[in-house]
Amino acid sequence: MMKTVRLTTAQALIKFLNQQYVHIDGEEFPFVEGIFNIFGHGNVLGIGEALERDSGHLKVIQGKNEQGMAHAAIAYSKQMLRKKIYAVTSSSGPGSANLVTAAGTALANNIPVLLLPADTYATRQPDPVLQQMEQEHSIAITTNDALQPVSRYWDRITRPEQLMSSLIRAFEVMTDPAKAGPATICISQDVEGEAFDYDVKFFEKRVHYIDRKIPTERELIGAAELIKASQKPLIVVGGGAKYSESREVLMEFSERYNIPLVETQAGKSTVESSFKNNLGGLGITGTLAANKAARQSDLIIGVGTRFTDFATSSKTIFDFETTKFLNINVSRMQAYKLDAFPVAADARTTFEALIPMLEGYMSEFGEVITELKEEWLAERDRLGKVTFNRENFDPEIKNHFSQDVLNEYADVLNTELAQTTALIAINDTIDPDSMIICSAGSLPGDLQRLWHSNVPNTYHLEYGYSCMGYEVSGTLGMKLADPSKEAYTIVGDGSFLMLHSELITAIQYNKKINVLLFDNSGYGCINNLQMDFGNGSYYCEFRTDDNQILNIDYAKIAEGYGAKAYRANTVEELKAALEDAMKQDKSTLIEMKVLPKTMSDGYEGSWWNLGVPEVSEREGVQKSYEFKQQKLKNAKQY
Ligand SMILES: Cc1ncc(C[n+]2csc(CCOP(=O)(O)OP(=O)(O)O)c2C)c(N)n1
Ligand SMILES: O=C1C[C@@H](O)[C@H](O)[C@@H](O)C1=O
Ligand SMILES: [Mg+2]
Repeated sequence: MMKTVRLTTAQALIKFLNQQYVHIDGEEFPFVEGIFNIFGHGNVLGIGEALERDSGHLKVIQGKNEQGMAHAAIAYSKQMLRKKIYAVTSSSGPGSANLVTAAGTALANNIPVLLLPADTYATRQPDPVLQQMEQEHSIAITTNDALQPVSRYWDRITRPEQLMSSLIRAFEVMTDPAKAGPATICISQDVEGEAFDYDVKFFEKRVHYIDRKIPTERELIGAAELIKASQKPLIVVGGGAKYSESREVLMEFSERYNIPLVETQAGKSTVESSFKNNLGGLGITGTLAANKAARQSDLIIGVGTRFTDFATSSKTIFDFETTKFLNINVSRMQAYKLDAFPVAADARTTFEALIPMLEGYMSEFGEVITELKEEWLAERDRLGKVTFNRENFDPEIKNHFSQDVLNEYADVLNTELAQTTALIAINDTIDPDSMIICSAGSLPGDLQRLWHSNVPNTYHLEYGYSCMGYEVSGTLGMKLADPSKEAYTIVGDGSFLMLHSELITAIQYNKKINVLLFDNSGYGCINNLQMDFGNGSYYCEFRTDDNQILNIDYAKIAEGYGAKAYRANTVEELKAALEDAMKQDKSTLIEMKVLPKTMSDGYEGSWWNLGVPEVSEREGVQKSYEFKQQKLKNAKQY
C-alpha cells in the first residue's frame, strides 16, 4: 500500500525543494540554496507557516521589493553558472506584478529561478479577495497571468495534488541548459494551506543530471571542414561558453590555430582579458580591435551566443556576402541563427573533439591579432587619462553639449571627473578577483570595452534585458554566490534611483556589498542616443522646471541606511575611498560625480538600427534616417 504523509500544499512544496539535487561533471549538490520572501496575506499563512515549521537547509531571506529580491535570486544563479538557485515567494496582486520585470530578466538571460507568487482563491469564496483585479470577460484571469509570457514554465495550482506534477516539470526545465529560465508556479492562497495525503516517494531525494550534450560525428566533421576552409575564423565567446566552463579548451583552440576570441557581455570573463588572443567586446559596445577583426573574418564561430543586435551591430558588422557562420549552442533555436552550420551541443565537449581534428591547420591572422590588441590597449590607456578643462574640452561624445553646458555641470556637481578615467582607476585599484556587476546605462558599454577581467567569472553583466535596477539587487545575489570575494555594483544615478532596495537587505543580513555610483545627473546614454540621431536634449538630463541641474546627495542616503559612504570627485579621492572601503566589514557606497559625455563612444561600425523618424523638420534626424537606409542595404535581413 502507498505510504503517504499529510501535509499542506505549502509544506509539501518546502519539503520537496529541500530534496532537489543536481549532478554536474561528477559532482552532486542541492539545487535550491534558499528562498527570498516578502510575506503578504497571500503567502504568510501558507508558505510562511511551512518555512517557520521546517525550512530544512533553505536559507530564508526577507527582501524589500519583489523585483529586487527576484533580481538578487537571478544574479545568484547567474554567478553560480546556473548550478544552484534561490526560490522567490511573493503575495498576490501587486506582489506578483512586481515579479514580472524580474521574470523577463531571467528569461532574456536564460537564467533558472523559481518564482512562487500567491494567486486568488481557488474556492472563489471571498471573491474578490483583496488585491484581486476583476476582468469582466473572465474570472479566471489574475495578475499572475502577466507572468506567462515571461516564464519558461508557468502553472497555476488550484488543488494540492497538482503541485507534484507541476514541480517535476519546473525542475526539469530549470536544470536543462537548453531551456533554463524562470519557472513560475502560482499557488492559490487558500490552497497553500489545504492538506493532502502526499505519496512519500514524491519527497525522496531527486537528482537532476545536467549532462553535457555531445556533438554528433556529422556535426563535428561539418564544423572541422568549415574551419579548415577558412582563412580568418573568429570565435565569439557568448554566455553559453561561460556556463559550459570552456575557458581552457577555448584558449587551447585559439592558441594552437591562432584564432582570435571576441566576447559578448555574457561571455566576457570566460577567458581572461590578458589572454593574448582575446580582443574583447564585439559590436556596438565593442573594442576597436574586436570590431576590426570581425570585419576581416570569413568564418564566425559563435559559441553559446544569441547574436543580439549589440553583438552584431544590428547585423552589419560582418560581411554577409563572404562570411560563413558556425554556431555551437545547446539550444537549436540559437544555433540556427544567421544561416549558420549548427552544432547543437555543449561548447566544451565540442571544442575538445574539434581540436585534434584540425591538426596542421593555421589561420592567416599571423601578427594581426597582436597588432590589433596593442592598438586597442593604447586607446584604452588614453581613455584612462581623460582630463577636463574649462576652455576647449573635447569629450568622447562629441558635439552634443557646448563648453558652457559642460562647465555648468562641472560647477553644479563640483567635479571634473571623466567617467572613463574613473572606471579605469577602479579597475586598477580593486582586487582582480573582485566581482563586478552592471546592467544598464552607459556603463555596460564602458565596461565591455575597458574593463580588464583577469579572473574568470568576475564580470557579471545582465545585458539580455538590460534592466535598470538590477545592479544593486544583483550585487546581493552575487555576494551570496561567493561571499569570499568583494562584490561591487557599477551603477548610474538613473538605475540607482529606479531600484536599490536590496542594499538594505544586504546591510540587514551583513552581506557586504560596495556600490560605486556614477552620478552624471541624467539618463546619459539615452541623452547620447537622442542627440546622436539629430534630436535636442529632451527630458534625459535631470533638470528642474527652471532648468537647474539636480544635485543629489546619494552618500547621505546610503549613510541613512547604515552603509559607510564616501564622496569621490577626483581620482585621488576615489582611490582612497576604494582602499578604505576594502577594509570595511559593512556595505559601502562611493558616490562619484562624473561629467556627462565622458563615457566611451562606439568603434568601427558600431551602428545600431533604431526607430529613426522617417519625417522630421530637423536636418540631423533626416540625415540619420538616410544613413539608416544606406546601412540597411548591406545588412542581413534576418
Ligand atoms: C527598467 C528600465 N527602464 C528603462 C530603460 C531604458 N534606459 C536604458 S539606460 C537608461 C538611462 C540610464 O541612466 P543612468 O543609470 O543614470 O546611466 P547613464 O546612461 O547616465 O550612465 C534608460 C532610461 C531600461 N534599460 N530599463
Ligand atoms: O536603451 C538602452 C540603451 C543602452 O545604451 C543601454 O545600455 C541600455 O540599458 C538600454 O536599455
Ligand atoms: Mg546617469
